[in-house]
Amino acid sequence: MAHRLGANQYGKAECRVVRIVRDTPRHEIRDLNVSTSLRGDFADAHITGDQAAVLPTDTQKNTAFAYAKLHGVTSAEDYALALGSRLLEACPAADAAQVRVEEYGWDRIGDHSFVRRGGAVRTAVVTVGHDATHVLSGISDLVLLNSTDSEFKGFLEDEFTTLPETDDRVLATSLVARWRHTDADGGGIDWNASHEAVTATLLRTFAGTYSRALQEMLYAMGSAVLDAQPGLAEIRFSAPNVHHHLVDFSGFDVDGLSNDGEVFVAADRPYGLIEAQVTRDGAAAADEAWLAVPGFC
Ligand SMILES: O=c1[nH]c(=O)c2[nH]c(=O)[nH]c2[nH]1
Repeated sequence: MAHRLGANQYGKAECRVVRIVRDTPRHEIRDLNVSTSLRGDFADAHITGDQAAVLPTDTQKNTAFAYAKLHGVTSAEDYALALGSRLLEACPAADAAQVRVEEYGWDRIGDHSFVRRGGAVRTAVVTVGHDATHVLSGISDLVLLNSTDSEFKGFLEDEFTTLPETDDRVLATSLVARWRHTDADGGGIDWNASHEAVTATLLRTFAGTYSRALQEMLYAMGSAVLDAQPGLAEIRFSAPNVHHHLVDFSGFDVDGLSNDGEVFVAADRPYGLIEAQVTRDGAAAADEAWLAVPGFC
């Protein structure tokens, strides 16, 4: 005996839609996690296997990215209303289209540079020994994004290389950094002021540096911190390269729809993982300060 099909809906979950508005040198960013669902009469898709009524989840995803450009993102609500209306119209079997949006906030640190709101965590690792005391200050989950002034080209190629060269891409990372104080047991260090100053230098350097790779950016940030803070011996970074792939609109049958560095998909994995240490010339090493501190090369 046939069983009864109950409630059902389908769609694409968690499209990471990043919209950059770059009509002027002062870019804007909207960063969304968009999920869509269609509900209606999709009995055949389940029971007889006939997919004629089904607007594929892949098309729903494409529409979510295309609408970030075609309609724009002035607010999560306004964008979701436009996308929902379009999906409902495009799928006659649907009674309703639901669009769920999570928006990540970004604070501006430059014309085309942003730091994600609210996420960063301050860290400290102190090792007190009989002969020496070490202090590593740090920050993790510092999510940074440059919407231009980043390139990656001229790299080694072999038979497995498919990555195109680019001289304008989004550079984004969720930075983990730790820095070691030279005279940790000498007293007189204003730890809060020091942490604020290092963080400010990291942000200012990220926003002000044209980078040819995340590697070059890390070295620039580390050098700037050591230049500004004579009391630091070294700084170490672990920086995932949060890839932002330009969405290819060329296959869509929509007149005049182009993507000139405006709509990206933020990929969570796999990610490049770039790690580097920058050490002051002549500073004594202190391996014991880093013992059992995970996450660094
Ligand atoms: O800044 C980068 N460094 C790399 O080593 C690398 N490798 C890659 O594929 N993309 C990038 N980007």
